Amino acid sequence: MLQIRDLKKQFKVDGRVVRILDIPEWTVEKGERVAITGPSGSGKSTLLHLVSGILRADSGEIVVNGQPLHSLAEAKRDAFRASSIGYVLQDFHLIPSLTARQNVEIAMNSRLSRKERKQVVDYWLEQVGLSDRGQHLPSQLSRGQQQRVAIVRALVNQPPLLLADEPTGSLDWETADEISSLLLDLSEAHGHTLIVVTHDLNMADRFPHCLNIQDINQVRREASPEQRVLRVKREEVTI
Ligand SMILES: Nc1ncnc2c1ncn2[C@@H]1O[C@H](COP(=O)(O)OP(=O)(O)OP(=O)(O)O)[C@@H](O)[C@H]1O
Repeated sequence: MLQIRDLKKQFKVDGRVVRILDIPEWTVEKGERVAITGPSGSGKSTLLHLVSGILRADSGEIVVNGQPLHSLAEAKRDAFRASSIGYVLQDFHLIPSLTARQNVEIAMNSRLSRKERKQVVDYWLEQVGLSDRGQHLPSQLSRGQQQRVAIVRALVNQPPLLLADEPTGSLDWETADEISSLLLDLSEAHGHTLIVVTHDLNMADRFPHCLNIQDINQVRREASPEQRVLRVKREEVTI
């Protein structure tokens, strides 16, 4: 589903070049569910932006579902992302003036008839336990419910690849656990490949594959004290 080779990305900050990513090789198989952890600033979000084609690599190859992203012009990358990649973010990014249903419909494939669109949205709202919330505005929903709507919006076109960047980052522990279950269960049931970036170690521990970005990225950064504590805790859990 995803092949990365010799990927390099750097940014210019105050006239200074900062190397962020240097990944010789990384592969994610179709249907795999992977959690990526790692210190703050180690390039996790940047990696998701590159895989989704939001950002362009300085060099190297990224192939998503057989499509080499590096060879696509920007408009084609945008079209590919819309059809093939679902993206879930920490802060949901729902449109406040639209209902839950409308927030999903706006992301839908426009080739469907009105009736088909309704059926598809009904199906997905039911999948995430929000059948009775379709007419509610985001402000009338809890944060966990808003994230459920955002997950539906990401899945509604059935993209083969689902990316999530800190999807539980702004949720309390219990709601975060529910959202983790939902992402894992839905991706397994529908055969999506799922790549999640997270600091939530409870979430990461539930994934079949868990990877520290520093295991694949040759650019290494010193972890913050907070991250070192988290890593020690994680090692204790593993033992
Ligand atoms: N557009 C940009 N211009 C300049 N620097 C950037 C840009 N985007 C990201 N960076 C820098 O790249 C580094 C990696 O950022 P990134 O957001 O990928 O890290 P992260 O591992 O996701 O961090 P966190 O866990 O804190 O979210 C950071 O030092 C960040 O400041």
